[in-house]
Amino acid sequence: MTIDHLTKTFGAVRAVDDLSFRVTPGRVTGFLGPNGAGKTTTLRMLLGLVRPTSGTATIGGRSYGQLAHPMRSVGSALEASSFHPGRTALDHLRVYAPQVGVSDARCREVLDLVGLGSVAKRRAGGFSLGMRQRLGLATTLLGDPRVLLLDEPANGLDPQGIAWLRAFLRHLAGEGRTVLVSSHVLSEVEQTVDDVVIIARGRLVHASSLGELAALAEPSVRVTSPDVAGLERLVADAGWSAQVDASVPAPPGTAVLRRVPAAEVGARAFTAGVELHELATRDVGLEGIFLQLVADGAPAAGGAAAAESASEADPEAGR
Ligand SMILES: Nc1ncnc2c1ncn2[C@@H]1O[C@H](COP(=O)(O)OP(=O)(O)OP(=O)(O)O)[C@@H](O)[C@H]1O
Repeated sequence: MTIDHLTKTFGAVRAVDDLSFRVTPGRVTGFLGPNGAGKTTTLRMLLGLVRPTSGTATIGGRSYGQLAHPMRSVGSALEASSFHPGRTALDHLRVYAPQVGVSDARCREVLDLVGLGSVAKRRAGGFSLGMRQRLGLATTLLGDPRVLLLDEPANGLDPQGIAWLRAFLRHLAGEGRTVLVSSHVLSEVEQTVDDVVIIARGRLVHASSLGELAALAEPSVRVTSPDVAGLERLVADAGWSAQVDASVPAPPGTAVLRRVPAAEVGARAFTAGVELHELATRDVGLEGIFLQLVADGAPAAGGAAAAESASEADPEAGR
């Protein structure tokens, strides 16, 4: 799935602004950003429900409208699904089955898959939120799609429901499917996703594996010194890994050091006679990094290469 320089304006509002990223098959990708960041608009463009102002959103190289069997290629659950309260779970799926082109047996099969087999004949009106989420997921799976687009599927689930969803999405990705899950809270999906795409104000701010994002969140020590050459020598002599953290503006004479305690930095600077003006430990955690990225709205740095190398599967292959 490829989003390429995608832009959508609604009047004066730039809902999606020159957005580019790729989503890899066989992995769960978290599509993250605060409310109003442009996630739903992007998903709607992928599904051909909103026409881009410019740029493209394609699945296996084709726009949704160009897919021969869109409902069998892409399963989507965009809004919190609404159900006719008087309709049973099975009847709810039977409404969609003809559009997707699947049999009654498939309706029962997907109910079993999501763990609703035993309540197939019960009215959806009496379902808990978690059961309704499962029914929504069953609907997206009717056509056995290779690509799944799920908007906030964990919304309102209890911890048990989240654990089930996590295992289920991992299972679907394990079958080689492309799974894109949007959320405005990283913590809700951090144990589910392999990759993250973070947007803010319609723009990409970060795309990488979750591991790479977690590395950014490792505790670090920030040092500033008026003696730029002295600081550089100190870092080189100690063999510390110094990285300039793209999420923090770093004036000359600043080093962000990882995997070294502040006390050691202070002691060595003292011994070497390098004057320090700041020596601060930063331990914001994963959610902290996420909040910082979306607050700064910094242009995307990390992960572009990973996104580039992503291979793309044809969602209609083998049909
Ligand atoms: N049809 C529309 N007409 C006008 N503005 C719109 C329309 N759809 C979305 N917007 C605006 O575009 C921006 C992005 O909205 P979008 O729903 O895509 O964000 P989101 O990241 O999905 O947010 P949320 O998590 O709240 O659903 C918002 O400012 C929103 O008000």
